[in-house]
Amino acid sequence: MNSNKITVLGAGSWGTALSLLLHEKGHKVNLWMKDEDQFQNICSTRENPKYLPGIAIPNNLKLFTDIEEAVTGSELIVLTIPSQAIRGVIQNTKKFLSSNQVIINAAKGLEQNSLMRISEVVKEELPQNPFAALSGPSHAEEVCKNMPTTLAVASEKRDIAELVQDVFITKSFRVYTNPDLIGVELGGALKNVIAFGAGISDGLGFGDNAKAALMTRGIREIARLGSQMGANLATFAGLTGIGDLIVTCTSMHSRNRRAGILIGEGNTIEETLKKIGMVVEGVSTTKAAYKLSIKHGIEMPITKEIYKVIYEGSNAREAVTNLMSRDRTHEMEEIVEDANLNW
Ligand SMILES: NC(=O)C1=CN([C@@H]2O[C@H](COP(=O)(O)OP(=O)(O)OC[C@H]3O[C@@H](n4cnc5c(N)ncnc54)[C@H](O)[C@@H]3O)[C@@H](O)[C@H]2O)C=CC1
Ligand SMILES: O=C(CO)COP(=O)(O)O
Repeated sequence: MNSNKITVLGAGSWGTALSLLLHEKGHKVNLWMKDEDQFQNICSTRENPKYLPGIAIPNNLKLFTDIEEAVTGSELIVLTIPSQAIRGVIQNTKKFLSSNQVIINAAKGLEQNSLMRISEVVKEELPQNPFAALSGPSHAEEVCKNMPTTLAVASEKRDIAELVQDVFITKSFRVYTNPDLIGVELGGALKNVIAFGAGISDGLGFGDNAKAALMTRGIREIARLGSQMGANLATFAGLTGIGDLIVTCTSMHSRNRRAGILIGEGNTIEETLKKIGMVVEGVSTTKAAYKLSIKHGIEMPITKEIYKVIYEGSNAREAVTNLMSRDRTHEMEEIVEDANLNW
């Protein structure tokens, strides 16, 4: 196996889990974090107690707060910081980067103000660098214990997707390639909105029927918007679409689902985010998705209700009533209509 020099930017739960995976695979890994206190804490305990407690971080996995030192000489740079922070971190880092370093985004969101996918943000800041997106049903808490996990890596360039596949794949971390960058990015970002809704449903005390409805109707609105934005519909039936939607809507590891549960139980959005204490991408993505649905003229009823709950203070129980009392419609006609979308 080739050993690569890799820098992971962001030492939250995902950055830590991916660093451990790459380190165990024999790569030389630099893990960068912006927070000096977190750095001191990890250096002294060789654990990341806030984000991934109980998991040992080996001494030869190198930790950095100096971003120039962290990225210099690495062949691949992995982004595991929250989506809204990515542009700023790249802007501060780009003077230290060279154009042959491969940028791999593992964050799942959209830039809230520009409505851009992360590949578009990276392309604007680093137009020369090869880019890939790594996504799929993969909670850090399981990946760091080597539990079986499957993902997809998407790139406009097949050789880059295959390089990233080679770099990450292990016996417990199976990586597929997919050429549909738009679909992979949108599936990963938009599933967080529906998972937030699934959490609300749980928090309100509803059951498995409601969850199944949210997942099924949710993937349809994700796929419709995605297709309108240039994705291949088939991607939404794969790991980064329905696969990630299932894990995020059903797992207690999911920060988005747990945040939704707190909202359903009556907490405000501020109380909820404070209690979770980690990034809840679905909050900013709900706003971006709602704006995109208007921009592209796509009806996204679940997203719209979640937007109203988060941003307009609507009552969560009323949101459910609104969804259940929509005009009657015909499932088969919708399926036929979808089949004529962008395959
Ligand atoms: N946790 C997971 O299981 C998975 C997370 N992801 C995605 O990875 C991304 C990161 O998620 P988590 O690791 O869960 O988040 P987290 O909340 O655990 O950690 C985020 C990290 O980013 C750092 N950070 C925040 N703002 C920053 C800034 N402005 N500059 C530099 N660093 C900053 C924080 O200090 C923290 O170390 C998200 O987009 C998430 O959707 C994707 C797959 C799995
Ligand atoms: O994307 C994830 C799992 O695939 C993580 O989801 P959460 O951010 O909701 O924890």
